[in-house]
Amino acid sequence: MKLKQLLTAIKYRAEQVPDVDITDLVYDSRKAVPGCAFVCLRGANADGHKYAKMAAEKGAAVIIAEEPVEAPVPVILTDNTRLALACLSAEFFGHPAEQMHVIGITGTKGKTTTAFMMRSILEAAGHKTGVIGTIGVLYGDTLVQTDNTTPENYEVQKFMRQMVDAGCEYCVMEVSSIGLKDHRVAGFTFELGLFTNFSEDHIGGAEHKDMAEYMACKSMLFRMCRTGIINIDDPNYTGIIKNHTCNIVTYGYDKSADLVAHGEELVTTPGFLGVRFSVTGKLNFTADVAIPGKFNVYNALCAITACSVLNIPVTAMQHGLKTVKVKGRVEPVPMPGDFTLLIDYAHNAVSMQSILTTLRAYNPKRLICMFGAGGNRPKVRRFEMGEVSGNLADLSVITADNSRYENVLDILADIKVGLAKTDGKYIEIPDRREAIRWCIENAQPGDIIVLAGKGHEDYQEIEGKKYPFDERVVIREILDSMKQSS
Ligand SMILES: CC(=O)N[C@H]1[C@@H](OP(=O)(O)OP(=O)(O)OC[C@H]2O[C@@H](n3ccc(=O)[nH]c3=O)[C@H](O)[C@@H]2O)O[C@H](CO)[C@@H](O)[C@@H]1O[C@H](C)C(=O)N[C@@H](C)C(=O)N[C@H](CCC(=O)O)C(=O)O
Ligand SMILES: Nc1ncnc2c1ncn2[C@@H]1O[C@H](COP(=O)(O)OP(=O)(O)OP(=O)(O)O)[C@@H](O)[C@H]1O
Repeated sequence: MKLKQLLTAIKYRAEQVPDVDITDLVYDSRKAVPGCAFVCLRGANADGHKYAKMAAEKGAAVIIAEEPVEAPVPVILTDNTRLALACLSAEFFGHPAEQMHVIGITGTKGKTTTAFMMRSILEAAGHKTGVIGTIGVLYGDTLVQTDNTTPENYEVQKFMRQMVDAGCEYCVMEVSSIGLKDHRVAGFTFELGLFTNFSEDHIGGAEHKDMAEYMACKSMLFRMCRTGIINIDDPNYTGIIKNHTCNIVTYGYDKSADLVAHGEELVTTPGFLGVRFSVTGKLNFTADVAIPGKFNVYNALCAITACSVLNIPVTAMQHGLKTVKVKGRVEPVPMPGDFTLLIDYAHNAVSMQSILTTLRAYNPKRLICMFGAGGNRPKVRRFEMGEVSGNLADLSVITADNSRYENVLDILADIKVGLAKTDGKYIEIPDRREAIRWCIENAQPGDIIVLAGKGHEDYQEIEGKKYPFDERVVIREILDSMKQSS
């Protein structure tokens, strides 16, 4: 793309700059390539302005900065380089957000789950749908891991372009408050903005200075979308939609909502662990949701409300929710026996407490929790996980996780300190594959077994190396070997 064309995105009067071809946009000098435009960003650890010279030496054709920098190439000044990068990226990638429906989801909890519910419903209605979020970027068979829930705006635009080119009609994106604060989703308008809920999180360090700032950042989404889908049961919703510029459609148990949930019940049938509820208001039907936990009524109702605005048929909503799966989040794995096996990402005490409490409500014969803990991470996490599992599971099976540079047995010894504070029964099987085998071979009808810790990960990190370890594959191999030996 020609530089002058690119600069129209930031309304820069470009008479003075040579109209060279720009090969790429780069915001990390280490990744600068010949002919790129280098955008200087100020971050928590570094200031990109200091690296402008390095970028030019690596071939950058132009530098975009907030203050004059020394570099042997033209320097273009702008007030806010993060915002500029967002607008330039949209231009560079040909405004993909204008070529599909883009839906953003914000909230403290439920973003990933709601995003996958949306995808499941939209695909059930025959619409190819991409997702950008904590699990990575997913469209068709492509899954790209990302560092952030909401990636930098350059990546957001690049992935949206790839989705459009791959035939996606919809893109559902988790929008974190930090992403909003850092303008990672600036430069385009969301068709819908979804709000799940708001509670304390992400305060301190490089994140938000206080709850007021956290809320103010989340509320930005409702000035960046055409229609906001709002949970009015959340006491903070008025703060979230303060100064909104979008239409508002509401959901909740509150009878005044546009779509209202009623009478949820937990459902367990072989191969299905979920929740059922009725919807009234603008629509009237019953939904079965294939992810356990009453809070999933909220996530499902949020997705239903959004899909109702998109005119998606109720049958697709029902089918999508009945078959929804989120990789590594209470993900059921089909088993030959009459027990339930789930893979979950819970890898700290809070998430383990949440998943075990959720599953306990289904009255399993036994609740078995297999888990380990990461090496080279705070030991307190291990004590706490041991204590939570000891208190809430009928049996803990302790094993390896990503041991990194630590000895697995040392990690297990720390977990046992936590377990010892409880009466919880446990067994110790350091090899994770063998621990999974033990769980499957010893499962009894009615048991719920949760393999906690690895979730969507497909590796085990030992001594600085990542070894392939996808629990779905491991389970398949174990089942095959059990079949052969029987
Ligand atoms: C604190 C924070 O948000 N950091 C994010 C930020 O990095 P940064 O700008 O602070 O990076 P920096 O190291 O200070 O560098 C500043 C600039 O100098 C450049 N640089 C640096 C060194 C060099 O040699 N050359 C160079 O050009 C860097 O490329 C960067 O442009 O910009 C990066 C690119 O977008 C992000 O990956 C990175 O997220 C880090 C990994 C992170 O952990 N962020 C968390 C707080 C976060 O964003 N979380 C949210 C919420 C998750 C949730 O809901 O749970 C998320 O969306 O992920
Ligand atoms: N609507 C909800 N209300 C309360 N808790 C929820 C809700 N949805 C999910 N949770 C809990 O939060 C956990 C994380 O859910 P999910 O990954 O969907 O949220 P998220 O917003 O994407 O979180 P994160 O930013 O931490 O990835 C779930 O395992 C569940 O325990």
